[in-house]
Amino acid sequence: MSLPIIDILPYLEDNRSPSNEARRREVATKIHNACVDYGFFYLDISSYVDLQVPEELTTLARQFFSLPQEEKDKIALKNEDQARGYARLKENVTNGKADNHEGIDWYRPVEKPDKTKPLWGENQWPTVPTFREKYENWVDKMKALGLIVMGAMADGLGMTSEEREDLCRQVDDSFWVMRAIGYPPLHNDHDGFSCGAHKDYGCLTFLYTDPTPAALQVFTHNVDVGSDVSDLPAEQGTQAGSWINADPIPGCVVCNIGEMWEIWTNGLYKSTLHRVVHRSKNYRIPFFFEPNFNARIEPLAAALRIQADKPNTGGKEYKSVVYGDFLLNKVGNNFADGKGKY
Ligand SMILES: O=C(O)CCC(=O)C(=O)O
Ligand SMILES: [Fe+2]
Repeated sequence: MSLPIIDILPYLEDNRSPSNEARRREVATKIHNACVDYGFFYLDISSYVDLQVPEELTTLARQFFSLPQEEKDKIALKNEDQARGYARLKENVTNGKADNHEGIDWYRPVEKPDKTKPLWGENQWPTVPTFREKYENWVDKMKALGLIVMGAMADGLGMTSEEREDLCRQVDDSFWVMRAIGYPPLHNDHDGFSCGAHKDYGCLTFLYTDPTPAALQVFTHNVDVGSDVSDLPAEQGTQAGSWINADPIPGCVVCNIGEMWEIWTNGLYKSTLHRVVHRSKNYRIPFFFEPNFNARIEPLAAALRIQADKPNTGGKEYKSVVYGDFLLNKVGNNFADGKGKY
């Protein structure tokens, strides 16, 4: 068993012939099913980006993380709003344990930055030549991909064109996050993970990975997948299920949905727990396509229609949230008291 691979190509083609429509429907259905079953899938973007580009980003990340500690600390989180900038190895904590990674976070720039306000500071960039320009180009590319995938997801939920436009208006000024992560090798006696088990909190994550197998692991509920991850420490929690490896596939990003999609679909789509175990040195670049800061996220009529047709999928309605409030609660407060991002 492995996660489905979905090629976004039909949504990139201008030609809206009947055959393109049919292929779009197929993509939309596959994404819908993947979100119901796993909350994770591989998105084949080989016809969307030149794959050299994310490779260059990885090289730039490697150059930055190889600098002396005092150089890296020049763009430390504490210079800014505690969320934008460089976090040292083990500075971030998940489930009470230090994550074995260092990283840089950038967020959507804001008007009138004020670093005394959580999340409202300015991005900090390494001085490594071309770093900023190349990462900003990737941000633009991934933001556009986010809108394309949102369109496909609207189709997968059977939205009317009006509903689809409403949904797109909630993400058309995405409060995105870009992250570069450096993972040193995790030793067997390490207490914790490279990145502990967590759900992403926003909308869509596009993770560009190096080719290391068995690094990213995804929790699947009650599916007997026979995957052998038995040498790893047991995850806390009582949910029944298994951890499966989401190994990198050339030409694909790993895509997963965050907690906002769980609210939009009233629980029909799952934001899935995942964790990272890097036994060797690695660099990863996740891009988080998020709703607009002021977007009010509430169950979508299209998802409620689907649930009404399936007697055992309905039940209690999820509470609405304003994305920015939710994010401040997760990131702003957590950083201030040193608990980490998740
Ligand atoms: O590095 C990875 O494989 C995943 C990172 C991740 O889950 C995150 O940054 O939210
Ligand atoms: Fe994650």
